[in-house]
Amino acid sequence: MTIRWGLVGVGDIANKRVAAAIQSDPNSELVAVCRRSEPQLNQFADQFGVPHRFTNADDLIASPNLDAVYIATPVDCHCPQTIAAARAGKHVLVEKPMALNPAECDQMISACDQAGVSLGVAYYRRFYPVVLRIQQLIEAKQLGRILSIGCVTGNPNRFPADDWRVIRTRGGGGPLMDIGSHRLDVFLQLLGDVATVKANVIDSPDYEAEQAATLLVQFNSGAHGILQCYFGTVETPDRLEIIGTEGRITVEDLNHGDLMISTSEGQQLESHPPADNLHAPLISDFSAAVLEHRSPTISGPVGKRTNDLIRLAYEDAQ
Ligand SMILES: NC(=O)C1=CN([C@@H]2O[C@H](COP(=O)(O)OP(=O)(O)OC[C@H]3O[C@@H](n4cnc5c(N)ncnc54)[C@H](OP(=O)(O)O)[C@@H]3O)[C@@H](O)[C@H]2O)C=CC1
Ligand SMILES: O=C1CO[C@H](CO)[C@@H](O)[C@@H]1O
Repeated sequence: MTIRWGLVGVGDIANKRVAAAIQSDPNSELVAVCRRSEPQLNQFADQFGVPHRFTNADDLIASPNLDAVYIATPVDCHCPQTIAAARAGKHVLVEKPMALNPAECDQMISACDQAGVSLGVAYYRRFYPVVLRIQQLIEAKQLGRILSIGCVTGNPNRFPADDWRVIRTRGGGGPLMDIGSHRLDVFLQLLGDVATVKANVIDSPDYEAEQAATLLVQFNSGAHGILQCYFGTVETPDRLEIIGTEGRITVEDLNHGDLMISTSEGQQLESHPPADNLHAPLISDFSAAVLEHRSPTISGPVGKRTNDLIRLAYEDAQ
Protein backbone atom coordinates (compact mmCIF):
# COMPACT_ATOMS: atom_id res chain seq x y z
CA MET A 1 0.00 0.00 0.00
CA THR A 2 1.17 3.56 -0.68
CA ILE A 3 0.18 6.77 1.09
CA ARG A 4 -1.79 8.97 -1.32
CA TRP A 5 -0.88 12.57 -0.51
CA GLY A 6 -2.71 15.84 -1.08
CA LEU A 7 -0.52 18.93 -0.83
CA VAL A 8 -2.22 22.13 0.34
CA GLY A 9 -0.21 25.28 -0.40
CA VAL A 10 2.05 24.92 -3.41
CA GLY A 11 4.30 27.94 -2.97
CA ASP A 12 8.00 28.23 -2.32
CA ILE A 13 8.78 25.22 -0.14
CA ALA A 14 6.39 22.88 -1.95
CA ASN A 15 8.06 23.77 -5.22
CA LYS A 16 11.62 23.59 -3.88
CA ARG A 17 11.37 20.35 -1.96
CA VAL A 18 8.07 18.92 -0.70
CA ALA A 19 6.55 17.73 -3.98
CA ALA A 20 9.81 16.12 -5.09
CA ALA A 21 10.29 14.50 -1.67
CA ILE A 22 6.82 12.92 -1.81
CA GLN A 23 7.42 11.74 -5.37
CA SER A 24 10.78 10.19 -4.49
CA ASP A 25 9.48 8.21 -1.51
CA PRO A 26 8.63 4.58 -2.41
CA ASN A 27 5.71 4.55 0.07
CA SER A 28 4.18 7.81 -1.17
CA GLU A 29 2.30 9.18 -4.15
CA LEU A 30 1.38 12.82 -4.83
CA VAL A 31 -2.17 12.72 -6.16
CA ALA A 32 -3.64 16.18 -5.41
CA VAL A 33 -2.50 19.77 -4.98
CA CYS A 34 -4.22 22.97 -3.90
CA ARG A 35 -3.69 26.72 -4.01
CA ARG A 36 -6.19 29.52 -4.60
CA SER A 37 -4.54 31.01 -7.69
CA GLU A 38 -5.69 28.77 -10.55
CA PRO A 39 -3.01 29.65 -13.13
CA GLN A 40 -0.23 29.02 -10.61
CA LEU A 41 -1.97 25.84 -9.44
CA ASN A 42 -2.09 24.49 -12.97
CA GLN A 43 1.51 25.45 -13.61
CA PHE A 44 2.60 23.55 -10.48
CA ALA A 45 0.41 20.51 -11.19
CA ASP A 46 1.67 20.33 -14.78
CA GLN A 47 5.29 20.66 -13.66
CA PHE A 48 4.97 17.78 -11.19
CA GLY A 49 2.41 15.76 -13.16
CA VAL A 50 -0.24 15.81 -10.42
CA PRO A 51 -3.68 14.63 -11.60
CA HIS A 52 -6.08 16.28 -9.11
CA ARG A 53 -6.17 20.07 -8.63
CA PHE A 54 -8.15 22.18 -6.19
CA THR A 55 -8.45 25.92 -5.60
CA ASN A 56 -10.12 25.37 -2.24
CA ALA A 57 -8.41 23.49 0.61
CA ASP A 58 -11.72 22.12 1.95
CA ASP A 59 -12.40 20.43 -1.39
CA LEU A 60 -8.98 18.74 -1.44
CA ILE A 61 -9.39 17.69 2.18
CA ALA A 62 -12.84 16.18 1.47
CA SER A 63 -11.53 14.25 -1.53
CA PRO A 64 -12.10 10.49 -0.89
CA ASN A 65 -8.98 9.16 -2.60
CA LEU A 66 -6.43 10.61 -0.20
CA ASP A 67 -4.74 9.17 2.88
CA ALA A 68 -2.67 12.14 4.05
CA VAL A 69 -2.52 15.90 3.68
CA TYR A 70 0.71 17.90 3.67
CA ILE A 71 0.01 21.48 4.80
CA ALA A 72 2.49 24.00 3.35
CA THR A 73 0.44 27.16 3.68
CA PRO A 74 1.18 30.30 5.77
CA VAL A 75 1.16 29.62 9.52
CA ASP A 76 -2.33 31.04 10.20
CA CYS A 77 -3.80 28.31 7.94
CA HIS A 78 -2.08 25.42 9.75
CA CYS A 79 -4.58 24.97 12.59
CA PRO A 80 -7.88 25.22 10.67
CA GLN A 81 -6.59 23.06 7.81
CA THR A 82 -5.17 20.41 10.17
CA ILE A 83 -8.44 20.18 12.09
CA ALA A 84 -10.45 19.93 8.86
CA ALA A 85 -8.16 17.20 7.53
CA ALA A 86 -8.33 15.23 10.78
CA ARG A 87 -12.13 15.40 10.78
CA ALA A 88 -12.07 14.08 7.21
CA GLY A 89 -9.99 11.11 8.41
CA LYS A 90 -6.72 12.23 6.78
CA HIS A 91 -3.28 11.95 8.37
CA VAL A 92 -1.54 15.34 8.58
CA LEU A 93 2.03 16.47 8.13
CA VAL A 94 2.20 20.21 8.76
CA GLU A 95 4.98 22.68 8.01
CA LYS A 96 6.82 24.52 10.77
CA PRO A 97 6.17 26.41 12.95
CA MET A 98 3.28 24.12 13.85
CA ALA A 99 0.78 26.94 14.49
CA LEU A 100 0.44 30.56 15.60
CA ASN A 101 0.49 29.66 19.31
CA PRO A 102 0.39 26.72 21.77
CA ALA A 103 -3.41 26.86 22.11
CA GLU A 104 -3.77 26.16 18.38
CA CYS A 105 -1.25 23.31 18.68
CA ASP A 106 -3.40 21.76 21.42
CA GLN A 107 -6.48 21.95 19.21
CA MET A 108 -4.61 20.27 16.35
CA ILE A 109 -3.28 17.47 18.58
CA SER A 110 -6.68 16.86 20.07
CA ALA A 111 -8.45 16.82 16.66
CA CYS A 112 -5.96 14.26 15.31
CA ASP A 113 -6.16 12.13 18.47
CA GLN A 114 -9.95 12.12 18.35
CA ALA A 115 -9.96 11.16 14.67
CA GLY A 116 -7.30 8.48 15.18
CA VAL A 117 -5.01 9.99 12.53
CA SER A 118 -1.28 10.75 12.70
CA LEU A 119 0.05 14.27 13.10
CA GLY A 120 3.62 15.24 12.20
CA VAL A 121 5.50 18.54 12.08
CA ALA A 122 8.20 19.37 9.49
CA TYR A 123 11.21 19.95 11.73
CA TYR A 124 13.37 17.96 9.33
CA ARG A 125 16.68 18.98 10.95
CA ARG A 126 16.02 16.11 13.37
CA PHE A 127 17.03 13.77 10.54
CA TYR A 128 20.28 15.55 9.64
CA PRO A 129 23.14 13.04 10.02
CA VAL A 130 25.22 15.81 11.65
CA VAL A 131 22.54 16.42 14.29
CA LEU A 132 22.22 12.68 14.97
CA ARG A 133 26.01 12.42 15.29
CA ILE A 134 26.08 15.30 17.80
CA GLN A 135 23.27 13.62 19.75
CA GLN A 136 25.33 10.43 19.86
CA LEU A 137 28.45 12.31 21.05
CA ILE A 138 26.47 14.06 23.80
CA GLU A 139 24.79 10.84 24.94
CA ALA A 140 28.15 9.04 25.02
CA LYS A 141 29.45 11.91 27.24
CA GLN A 142 32.29 12.56 24.80
CA LEU A 143 32.01 16.27 25.60
CA GLY A 144 31.69 15.72 29.35
CA ARG A 145 28.90 17.71 31.03
CA ILE A 146 27.23 20.08 28.57
CA LEU A 147 27.39 23.72 29.64
CA SER A 148 25.92 25.49 26.64
CA ILE A 149 24.57 25.32 23.12
CA GLY A 150 24.51 28.35 20.84
CA CYS A 151 23.06 28.97 17.41
CA VAL A 152 23.13 32.01 15.12
CA THR A 153 20.86 32.16 12.10
CA GLY A 154 19.99 34.98 9.74
CA ASN A 155 17.87 35.30 6.65
CA PRO A 156 18.90 38.10 4.27
CA ASN A 157 15.34 38.63 3.00
CA ARG A 158 13.99 42.17 3.41
CA PHE A 159 10.33 41.26 3.64
CA PRO A 160 7.73 43.85 2.58
CA ALA A 161 5.28 44.83 5.33
CA ASP A 162 2.46 42.89 3.63
CA ASP A 163 4.36 39.55 3.58
CA TRP A 164 2.63 36.99 5.81
CA ARG A 165 5.99 36.16 7.47
CA VAL A 166 6.11 39.59 9.16
CA ILE A 167 2.44 39.97 10.07
CA ARG A 168 1.87 38.59 13.58
CA THR A 169 -1.67 37.33 12.93
CA ARG A 170 -0.43 35.43 9.84
CA GLY A 171 3.07 34.20 10.70
CA GLY A 172 2.88 34.39 14.50
CA GLY A 173 5.99 36.60 14.72
CA GLY A 174 9.16 37.35 12.78
CA PRO A 175 12.49 35.50 12.53
CA LEU A 176 11.96 33.74 15.86
CA MET A 177 8.87 31.97 14.52
CA ASP A 178 10.15 31.51 10.99
CA ILE A 179 13.78 30.46 11.34
CA GLY A 180 14.38 30.40 15.11
CA SER A 181 11.73 27.65 15.44
CA HIS A 182 13.91 25.16 13.53
CA ARG A 183 16.88 25.83 15.83
CA LEU A 184 14.86 25.65 19.05
CA ASP A 185 13.66 22.26 17.90
CA VAL A 186 17.30 21.19 17.48
CA PHE A 187 18.06 22.50 20.99
CA LEU A 188 15.23 20.32 22.37
CA GLN A 189 16.43 17.29 20.43
CA LEU A 190 20.02 17.61 21.61
CA LEU A 191 19.70 18.80 25.21
CA GLY A 192 16.18 17.82 26.25
CA ASP A 193 13.50 20.00 27.74
CA VAL A 194 13.81 23.60 28.81
CA ALA A 195 12.93 25.09 32.20
CA THR A 196 13.10 28.85 31.55
CA VAL A 197 13.27 31.24 28.60
CA LYS A 198 14.43 34.85 28.61
CA ALA A 199 14.40 36.99 25.48
CA ASN A 200 15.01 40.37 23.93
CA VAL A 201 13.73 41.44 20.54
CA ILE A 202 14.53 44.34 18.21
CA ASP A 203 11.51 45.81 16.45
CA SER A 204 11.68 46.32 12.71
CA PRO A 205 11.34 49.86 11.36
CA ASP A 206 9.58 48.40 8.31
CA TYR A 207 7.04 45.85 9.55
CA GLU A 208 4.99 44.66 12.48
CA ALA A 209 7.00 41.62 13.61
CA GLU A 210 10.42 41.72 15.27
CA GLN A 211 13.52 41.95 13.08
CA ALA A 212 15.82 40.21 15.56
CA ALA A 213 15.41 38.02 18.61
CA THR A 214 17.95 36.76 21.13
CA LEU A 215 16.95 34.02 23.57
CA LEU A 216 18.65 32.68 26.66
CA VAL A 217 17.16 29.36 27.67
CA GLN A 218 17.98 27.17 30.64
CA PHE A 219 17.59 23.45 30.09
CA ASN A 220 16.35 21.13 32.84
CA SER A 221 19.89 19.73 32.85
CA GLY A 222 21.21 23.16 33.90
CA ALA A 223 22.89 23.84 30.55
CA HIS A 224 22.35 27.17 28.81
CA GLY A 225 21.17 27.79 25.27
CA ILE A 226 21.62 31.00 23.30
CA LEU A 227 19.72 31.56 20.08
CA GLN A 228 20.18 34.61 17.86
CA CYS A 229 17.98 35.05 14.80
CA TYR A 230 17.63 37.85 12.30
CA PHE A 231 15.76 38.94 9.19
CA GLY A 232 17.27 41.39 6.72
CA THR A 233 20.97 40.94 7.33
CA VAL A 234 23.82 39.60 5.26
CA GLU A 235 23.59 35.85 4.63
CA THR A 236 24.33 34.23 8.00
CA PRO A 237 25.23 30.56 8.09
CA ASP A 238 23.39 28.21 10.38
CA ARG A 239 26.14 28.14 13.02
CA LEU A 240 25.97 25.82 16.03
CA GLU A 241 28.39 25.48 18.93
CA ILE A 242 28.17 23.19 21.92
CA ILE A 243 30.49 23.50 24.90
CA GLY A 244 31.06 20.74 27.42
CA THR A 245 33.51 20.24 30.25
CA GLU A 246 35.58 17.84 28.11
CA GLY A 247 35.14 19.21 24.60
CA ARG A 248 33.55 21.54 22.13
CA ILE A 249 31.63 20.95 18.91
CA THR A 250 31.48 23.57 16.19
CA VAL A 251 29.36 23.35 13.05
CA GLU A 252 29.86 26.33 10.74
CA ASP A 253 26.69 25.55 8.80
CA LEU A 254 24.28 22.81 9.86
CA ASN A 255 23.06 22.54 6.27
CA HIS A 256 26.51 21.42 5.13
CA GLY A 257 27.22 19.04 7.97
CA ASP A 258 30.93 19.60 8.66
CA LEU A 259 31.56 19.03 12.34
CA MET A 260 34.67 20.03 14.31
CA ILE A 261 35.22 18.23 17.60
CA SER A 262 37.81 19.86 19.89
CA THR A 263 39.06 18.11 23.01
CA SER A 264 42.25 18.22 25.06
CA GLU A 265 43.59 15.58 22.64
CA GLY A 266 43.23 17.87 19.62
CA GLN A 267 40.76 18.59 16.85
CA GLN A 268 38.88 16.21 14.60
CA LEU A 269 36.88 17.16 11.52
CA GLU A 270 33.97 14.96 10.46
CA SER A 271 31.63 15.39 7.53
CA HIS A 272 27.96 14.37 7.76
CA PRO A 273 26.14 16.04 4.86
CA PRO A 274 22.32 16.02 4.79
CA ALA A 275 20.14 14.35 2.14
CA ASP A 276 20.03 16.20 -1.20
CA ASN A 277 16.35 16.92 -0.58
CA LEU A 278 16.11 17.95 3.08
CA HIS A 279 12.42 17.01 3.25
CA ALA A 280 12.94 13.47 1.91
CA PRO A 281 13.75 11.76 5.25
CA LEU A 282 10.80 13.55 6.88
CA ILE A 283 8.31 12.30 4.28
CA SER A 284 9.77 8.78 4.36
CA ASP A 285 9.50 8.66 8.15
CA PHE A 286 5.91 9.92 8.14
CA SER A 287 4.67 7.55 5.45
CA ALA A 288 6.44 4.60 7.07
CA ALA A 289 4.97 5.58 10.45
CA VAL A 290 1.44 5.56 9.03
CA LEU A 291 1.98 2.19 7.36
CA GLU A 292 3.57 0.71 10.49
CA HIS A 293 0.89 2.18 12.82
CA ARG A 294 3.50 4.03 14.87
CA SER A 295 3.86 7.68 15.79
CA PRO A 296 5.93 9.81 13.39
CA THR A 297 9.32 10.83 14.80
CA ILE A 298 8.31 14.49 14.92
CA SER A 299 4.82 14.18 16.39
CA GLY A 300 2.37 16.95 17.28
CA PRO A 301 3.47 17.16 20.94
CA VAL A 302 7.13 17.32 19.83
CA GLY A 303 6.34 20.18 17.44
CA LYS A 304 4.21 21.98 19.99
CA ARG A 305 7.09 22.27 22.47
CA THR A 306 8.85 24.76 20.18
CA ASN A 307 5.69 26.87 20.05
CA ASP A 308 5.62 26.80 23.89
CA LEU A 309 9.18 28.15 24.08
CA ILE A 310 8.50 30.86 21.50
CA ARG A 311 5.42 31.95 23.43
CA LEU A 312 7.51 32.20 26.64
CA ALA A 313 10.15 34.21 24.74
CA TYR A 314 7.65 36.73 23.36
CA GLU A 315 6.05 37.10 26.80
CA ASP A 316 9.43 37.70 28.43
CA ALA A 317 10.49 40.19 25.74
CA GLN A 318 7.38 42.24 26.37
N1 LIG B 1 10.70 23.52 6.38
C1 LIG B 1 11.32 24.53 5.75
O1 LIG B 1 12.54 24.62 5.61
C2 LIG B 1 10.50 25.60 5.20
C3 LIG B 1 9.23 25.72 5.66
N2 LIG B 1 8.46 26.68 5.25
C4 LIG B 1 7.13 26.73 5.83
O2 LIG B 1 6.20 26.28 4.83
C5 LIG B 1 5.00 27.04 4.91
C6 LIG B 1 4.79 27.75 3.57
O3 LIG B 1 5.91 28.57 3.31
P1 LIG B 1 6.26 29.05 1.81
O4 LIG B 1 6.12 27.93 0.86
O5 LIG B 1 7.54 29.74 1.90
O6 LIG B 1 5.08 30.10 1.60
P2 LIG B 1 4.56 30.75 0.23
O7 LIG B 1 3.93 32.03 0.60
O8 LIG B 1 5.61 30.71 -0.81
O9 LIG B 1 3.44 29.71 -0.23
C7 LIG B 1 2.23 29.55 0.46
C8 LIG B 1 1.27 28.76 -0.41
O10 LIG B 1 0.04 28.58 0.29
C9 LIG B 1 -1.05 28.93 -0.59
N3 LIG B 1 -2.15 29.35 0.25
C10 LIG B 1 -2.22 30.44 1.03
N4 LIG B 1 -3.39 30.46 1.69
C11 LIG B 1 -4.07 29.35 1.29
C12 LIG B 1 -5.34 28.81 1.61
N5 LIG B 1 -6.17 29.41 2.48
N6 LIG B 1 -5.73 27.65 1.02
C13 LIG B 1 -4.91 27.04 0.14
N7 LIG B 1 -3.69 27.50 -0.19
C14 LIG B 1 -3.29 28.65 0.37
C15 LIG B 1 -0.46 30.01 -1.49
O11 LIG B 1 -1.10 30.12 -2.75
P3 LIG B 1 -2.41 31.02 -2.99
O12 LIG B 1 -2.13 32.37 -2.39
O13 LIG B 1 -2.55 31.01 -4.48
O14 LIG B 1 -3.51 30.31 -2.30
C16 LIG B 1 0.93 29.43 -1.72
O15 LIG B 1 0.88 28.44 -2.71
C17 LIG B 1 5.19 27.97 6.11
O16 LIG B 1 4.71 27.34 7.25
C18 LIG B 1 6.71 28.12 6.22
O17 LIG B 1 7.15 28.46 7.52
C19 LIG B 1 8.88 27.52 4.28
C20 LIG B 1 10.15 27.45 3.76
C21 LIG B 1 11.07 26.48 4.20
O1 LIG C 1 14.53 27.37 6.80
C1 LIG C 1 13.88 28.14 6.15
C2 LIG C 1 14.47 28.96 5.07
O2 LIG C 1 13.94 30.28 5.04
C3 LIG C 1 12.54 30.33 5.00
C4 LIG C 1 12.15 31.79 4.80
O3 LIG C 1 12.60 32.61 5.84
C5 LIG C 1 11.97 29.70 6.26
O4 LIG C 1 10.56 29.72 6.28
C6 LIG C 1 12.42 28.29 6.34
O5 LIG C 1 12.00 27.68 7.51
